Amino acid sequence: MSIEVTNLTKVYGTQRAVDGISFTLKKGEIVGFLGPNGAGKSTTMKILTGYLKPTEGLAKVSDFDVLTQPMPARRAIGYLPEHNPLYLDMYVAEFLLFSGKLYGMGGAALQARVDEVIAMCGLEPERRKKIGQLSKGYRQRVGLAQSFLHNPDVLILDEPTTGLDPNQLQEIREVIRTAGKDKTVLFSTHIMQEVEALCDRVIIINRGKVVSDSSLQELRDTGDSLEEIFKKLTQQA
Ligand SMILES: Nc1ncnc2c1ncn2[C@@H]1O[C@H](COP(=O)(O)OP(=O)(O)OP(=O)(O)O)[C@@H](O)[C@H]1O
Repeated sequence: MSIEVTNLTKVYGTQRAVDGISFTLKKGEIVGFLGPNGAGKSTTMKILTGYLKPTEGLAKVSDFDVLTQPMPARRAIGYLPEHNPLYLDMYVAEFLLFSGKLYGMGGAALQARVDEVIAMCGLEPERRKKIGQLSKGYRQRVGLAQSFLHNPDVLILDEPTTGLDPNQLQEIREVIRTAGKDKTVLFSTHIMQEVEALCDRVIIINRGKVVSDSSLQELRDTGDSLEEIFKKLTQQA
């Protein structure tokens, strides 16, 4: 399995932000991770990427346990955090070279890979600018380029298109589709059209629990729109 989450729980003080969730992603799947604000999506993603320790349960990426085998697990993952910390004073290409070195890449292979991800992400016109000079959409592209620079098997993208204009949104979706061709992708979003456009499957969580895990086709077969299904499953009592 590319991603395996078993009975995962994260407790903050008295709050069970993630409450015993389980799901798996097979190699090559693109899965949308939906839930209202505060449902536990970012917390789950941070556990999968090794930034947070779970209170209970198991998280595996490419069959590596994120707790007991953190190094190979991290190498298998490309992660775009919700609030992506970029070095604003660095130039785009410089930043990507720097990021690649952190993954142990170097030399001509790294330079070639940086050129490749710059082209994939439509960053060519901006490559000589400082990140601080870029628009939000282009910064997001830099974050995406960084996430798959080391050619990981699994991409974990936390709200990759939030705050983008409709054109940027379309283009970033295209980047995710291209980058995700030979990868497993778990991404969170609040945009239902995005799920329709990109996903094979949708996992919906509410108050830390999985309330739906179905293929897009199964959801379509209910006759309800994704928005209606989401509302029904997540409306607070
Ligand atoms: N460091 C923390 N300390 C205490 N509570 C936290 C912490 N981080 C998250 N939480 C709480 O855990 C719950 C889940 O948060 P999380 O960020 O995982 O939700 P989310 O589904 O990603 O939400 P959003 O869609 O708003 O990004 C929220 O109630 C949040 O306030």
